[in-house]
Amino acid sequence: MPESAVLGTPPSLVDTPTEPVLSVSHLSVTYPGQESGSRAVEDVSLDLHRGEIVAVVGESGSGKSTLVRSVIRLLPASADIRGTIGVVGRDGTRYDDLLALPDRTLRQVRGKVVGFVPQSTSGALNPVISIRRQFELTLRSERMSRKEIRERAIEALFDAGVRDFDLVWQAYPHELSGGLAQRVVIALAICKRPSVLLADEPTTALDPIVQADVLARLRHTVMETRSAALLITHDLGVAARYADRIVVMLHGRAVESGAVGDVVSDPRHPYTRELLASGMGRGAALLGTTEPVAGDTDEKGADR
Ligand SMILES: Nc1ncnc2c1ncn2[C@@H]1O[C@H](COP(=O)(O)OP(=O)(O)OP(=O)(O)O)[C@@H](O)[C@H]1O
Ligand code: NI
Repeated sequence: MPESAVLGTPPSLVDTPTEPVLSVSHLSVTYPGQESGSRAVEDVSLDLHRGEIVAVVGESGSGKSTLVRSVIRLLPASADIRGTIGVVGRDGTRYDDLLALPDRTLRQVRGKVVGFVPQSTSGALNPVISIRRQFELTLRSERMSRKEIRERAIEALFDAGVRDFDLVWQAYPHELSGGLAQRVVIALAICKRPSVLLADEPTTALDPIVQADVLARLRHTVMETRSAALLITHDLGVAARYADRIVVMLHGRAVESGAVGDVVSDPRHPYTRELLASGMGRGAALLGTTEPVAGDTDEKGADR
């Protein structure tokens, strides 16, 4: 790979170079007490294009969550954020500097332009509100009728792999299994049809079969709707299987990035090699020579 293909440059194989839907440029985040050299995120740049999934991989504490939470400014007020983050909505509306947006505009961007699946699902669903009500609240700003909201929810839940709509619609979060609750969280994140989906370890708590189904569906949805996703994971195998490109983070820095096949078959950074050699990378190494599985998303999923 040429030097220029390190970060932020679209892979040369992309047919038409399109404007990125998410563009993170020289992002640095410092929490109180952190010093230069030990920042949570240190000068990270990355681009995300329509129809692709970029995985951000790295060990615990490497800054993955801080990176994605910066995009929608869900960080503690004490965090110092530097850099530029731009997004483009489905209707072409550009927000060139999310970090400078007034709160009111930012609220419109959240959900509508950028969907977010948080790392901890336990806090993602309000326990005292039915699933139906969570969708109504999420879609409140869309000027939709109850019937339209229901139809949109059916669609989003279907995309997230929920087959038995009636089972979840009137339910409360505690009545759902972990897998089903996570599918609801994803459905809520995509129901406003955002152009960018940020998924922070969306399947870590799920058993492997449900995890595979949820991620395959996520990939299918991104491809079909021509949206784009930043998939945070500590699992290089997951990244290799479901993403198009990989960004490897270490101590807040993006130390390597490239197409899945390149990173896995020819890792440049010693840390990436370490990841590949470790248990969690073994699956990735096996997958490295194959294309990401875009097609295997049609299997019928059970509502787990
Ligand atoms: N609210 C906070 N206040 C202070 N420091 C924080 C805060 N959140 C994260 N950090 C620190 O910032 C660094 C990056 O944390 P972050 O949660 O972004 O990593 P991560 O890669 O998402 O880790 P994990 O895989 O465990 O979720 C860590 O050193 C962490 O301790
Ligand atoms: Ni995290």
